Amino acid sequence: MTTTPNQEAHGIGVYDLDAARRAREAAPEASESTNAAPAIAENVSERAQAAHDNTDAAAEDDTETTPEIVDGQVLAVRDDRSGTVKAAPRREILPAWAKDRESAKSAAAWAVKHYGHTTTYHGVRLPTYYAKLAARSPLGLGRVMAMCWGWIFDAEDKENRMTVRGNTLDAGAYLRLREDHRRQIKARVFLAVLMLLTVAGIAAYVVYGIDSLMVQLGLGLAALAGLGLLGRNPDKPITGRAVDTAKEPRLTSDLILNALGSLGLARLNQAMAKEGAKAIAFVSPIMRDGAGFRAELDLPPGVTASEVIEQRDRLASGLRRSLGKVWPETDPEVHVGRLVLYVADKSLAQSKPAPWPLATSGKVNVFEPIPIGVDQRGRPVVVTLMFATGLIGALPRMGKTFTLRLLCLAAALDPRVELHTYNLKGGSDLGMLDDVAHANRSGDDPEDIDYLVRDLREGAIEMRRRYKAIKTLPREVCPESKVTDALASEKSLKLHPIFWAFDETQKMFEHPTHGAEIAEIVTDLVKRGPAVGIMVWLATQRPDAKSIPTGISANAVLRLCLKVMGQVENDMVLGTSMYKSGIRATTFGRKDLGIAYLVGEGDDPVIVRSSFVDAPAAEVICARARAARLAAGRLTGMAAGEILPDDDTGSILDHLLAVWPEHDPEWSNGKVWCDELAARLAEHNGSLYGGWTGEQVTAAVKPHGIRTVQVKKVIDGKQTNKRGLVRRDLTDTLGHTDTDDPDNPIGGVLAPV
Ligand SMILES: Nc1ncnc2c1ncn2[C@@H]1O[C@H](COP(=O)(O)OP(=O)(O)OP(=O)(O)O)[C@@H](O)[C@H]1O
Repeated sequence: MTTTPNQEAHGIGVYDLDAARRAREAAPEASESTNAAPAIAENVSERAQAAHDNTDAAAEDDTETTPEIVDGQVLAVRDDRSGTVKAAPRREILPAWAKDRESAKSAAAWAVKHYGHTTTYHGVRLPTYYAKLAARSPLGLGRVMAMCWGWIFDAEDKENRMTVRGNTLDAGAYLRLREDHRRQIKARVFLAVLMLLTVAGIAAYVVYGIDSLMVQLGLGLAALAGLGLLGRNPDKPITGRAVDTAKEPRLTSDLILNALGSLGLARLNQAMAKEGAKAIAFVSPIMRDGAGFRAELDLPPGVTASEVIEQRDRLASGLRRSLGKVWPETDPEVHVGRLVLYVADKSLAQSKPAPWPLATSGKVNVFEPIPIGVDQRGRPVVVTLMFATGLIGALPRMGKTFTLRLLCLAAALDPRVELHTYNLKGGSDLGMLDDVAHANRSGDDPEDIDYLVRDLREGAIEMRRRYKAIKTLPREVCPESKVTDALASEKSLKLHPIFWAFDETQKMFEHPTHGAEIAEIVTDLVKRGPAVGIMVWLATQRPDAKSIPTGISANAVLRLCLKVMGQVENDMVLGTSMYKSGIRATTFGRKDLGIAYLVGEGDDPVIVRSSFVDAPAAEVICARARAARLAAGRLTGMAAGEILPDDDTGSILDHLLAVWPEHDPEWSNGKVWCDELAARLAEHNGSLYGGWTGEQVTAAVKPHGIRTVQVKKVIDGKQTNKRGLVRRDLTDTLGHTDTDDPDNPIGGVLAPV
């Protein structure tokens, strides 16, 4: 098969090499155009080079329209010149710092700092520099005099004159040459004397004509400095270096190429050995971006950016910089061989954490992106809490709890959000949330787990209630069957967002008694909760299937991974194949506190250094959030004093006795229907038992060994039978004796619930 002219014109087609060879043998003098394609087909390496050449260069090169064909097979379809240009990614019109406030601020700060430092450095050394110049002024004067001498006697032309004198036999010509030279010297001597007299006149004027000693001194010093400059020795510079560039060489393309060459990547090294610097194409010049420099380059075919990312430490060594300053990234939108290399002025861990924009003022809307920190270039990084479940994973002491707390604080600043926060590690890291949380608990003691289970059960009921409530809403109010910003703000609908946060989740999911139930409820909340405004965030040290059941991790949209040790943990938190794609939280150092990969917010993973908000600052934020909640009438649960979780260690039996007086006027035989008890519990403690049914009461008392009995009651003259409980069973189980004490008419042991 041969290419048609049309195909060739478009660089598309299948070329029959055998036919071409036959034709070439038959007509060796055939036109070049006939042989062009086979020649290219035989030179694979040339084509490979062309394939990764700079896009612009390719666009400018007309010969690039040659078809890419090898032995009758289409290897690639290359469009013509205009197609290449069309497909080429367009460079940003404005540099990053001109479009982003944070980048501009950081670039301006760098410029002010750099040039300020340089100016000050040289400023304080001015006297030394001057002394050095003054010392060199005699040499400068000597050089001026030698220059004048050479000019007067035309020393430069001496060699030519000698050559002419030696070669000419014409005495007349020689005499003319001598005469010209003599006349030239005479004229120059005259001019030199004139110049000397002018200089002497100026000097006399300065000494005798100017009154001010300061001006005289200034002019004298300037003349001395001028002579000193002329007497400089290039090997001994007068000024020193304000910036120690010996330690950190300038980021040049050569430096990057050398660093890449030192990674030990076989394919890359082969390509570089064969093609030299051309093996790697810089797609744009190295440019200033935020607080560092950015380079974008195409690696040789077959080499991926992930391979370079994997060798980040070696790359940093090659660039002569600390690990925290070197941030290679992929640009999967272009191709996997595109490497975006960001080299920061300061390592991320060393640079001051960016203050949290919401630390002192501002409200949050959880339906909108919320700032949580900055990336390595100093640009803000945001997360949108609504409709998402999030995972945080890391080695111990890398900043999980701080990051989770930051998200809790953000949620707290939206007064509509009902917070349920559990720090199963124990301690007071989340203690300040008592002020705002509907439920906040620390620890993993039996009563803590018990409390968590009850809260989760209630959460599950609330989720079901929400789905029912949404079903009843008219289409125009709730078109997508999900909670909207407007619906969440409508108090009467009770569809406000609910934010669940769990730290050290392994403690709850691995609990011997309640682990399965907790996992089941949390999985349900994660899967069905987002649409009805339920958000769940989980943090763990051990991101394996036991710490975070796969049903949960598979449905987590947002993932934050601080330093982890290996690929398994990395992919467990960030998602399958992330490690392979070069998104590796394993490359963070032990000093990279609060630095994480964030996946799920935008199209691409980003590195974020979360804002540092310590406990006192968090307390101030909680106080602000509490005030906003009070003003909006949104303080509920524990924060509103409705339940005292840390004091209330009572079980369902205690709570039943609390709502069941010994001498119940309506239920005189000491037996009450479970339906009735459920209604009393809900009325007394809506946050724990709201929406409970008789069956749930039955199920809740069962683990305590209490069974229901048939209870008769006459209502409107009609006898009705239902399942109920016997009060005596509860008191016996709890080991309480009932009392007739009139001050304790309900005879319960715990009041109020
Ligand atoms: N964004 C941050 N910037 C700077 N330092 C931070 C940041 N976040 C956390 N840290 C520091 O890291 C330390 C550990 O943080 P944190 O308690 O959140 O870690 P953790 O991973 O939850 O630890 P553990 O595994 O013990 O629960 C804190 O004492 C804090 O000083």
